[in-house]
Amino acid sequence: MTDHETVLEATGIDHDYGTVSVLQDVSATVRRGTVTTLIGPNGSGKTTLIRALAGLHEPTRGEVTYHGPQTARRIGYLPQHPAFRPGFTCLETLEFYASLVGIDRKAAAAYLEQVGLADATDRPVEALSGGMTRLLGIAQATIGDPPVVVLDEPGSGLDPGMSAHVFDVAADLADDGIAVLLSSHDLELVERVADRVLVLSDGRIVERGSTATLEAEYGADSLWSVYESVIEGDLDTVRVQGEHA
Ligand SMILES: Nc1ncnc2c1ncn2[C@@H]1O[C@H](COP(=O)(O)OP(=O)(O)OP(=O)(O)O)[C@@H](O)[C@H]1O
Repeated sequence: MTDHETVLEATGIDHDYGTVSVLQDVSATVRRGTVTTLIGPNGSGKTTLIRALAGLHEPTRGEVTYHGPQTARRIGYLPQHPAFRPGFTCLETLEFYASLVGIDRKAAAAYLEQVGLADATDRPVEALSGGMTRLLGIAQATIGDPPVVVLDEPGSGLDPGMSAHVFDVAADLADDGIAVLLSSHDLELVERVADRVLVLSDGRIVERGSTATLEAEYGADSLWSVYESVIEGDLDTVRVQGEHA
């Protein structure tokens, strides 16, 4: 593969939940060696798009295509609310995932270290804090070195230092050639690591490009400023798609 080759691609996807249309005609690529970030207001469809790209649900229309190498594990995924089966330690949990993806169980400890959980190796998963559970989720998403890693709000619930750390981990994964897609509301951290930014609003990608390109285009000095310009209307109201319930 050449650098920055497309590994995962959504083409013209729509997603409906019943009669509610949540994504409309979304096309996007996730590229090797690149951090692609998805930003947008609450309810704009980020998780729905991420789950479609990760192969967890079929889009209603359109296609998601994987172009990467044939590996035991193609896509690692961190859900927005990671949860693990109680009764096992962090290490046992990761060893289980290692065996699922066909790698040596002994490799599991290194993935815990990578996310800063080396001291929690023997802690039962039910005794982890919310942030630690998310970190274990990130370790789980990266085990087996899948060519694509998809992280739904990896910094959510983490303290500022750990949040910055997991974004740096995402950047390191991209430096190692992995195609990383992450969603986040933390625009400062997005600005720090993003090679490409996709802005989703009301189920459509309304802007895309590198931070530098977007800032130049909007005459803005920060991604937040770009965001304010791109997202029209009230920034303090959740726009609920479909019928109001
Ligand atoms: N299972 C579901 N059934 C019906 N509607 C759903 C379902 N999941 C999500 N939705 C709706 O789809 C829309 C998009 O939700 P989604 O979770 O994809 O947004 P998001 O951008 O990830 O939001 P947030 O930033 O708040 O996490 C919302 O209006 C939400 O209420």
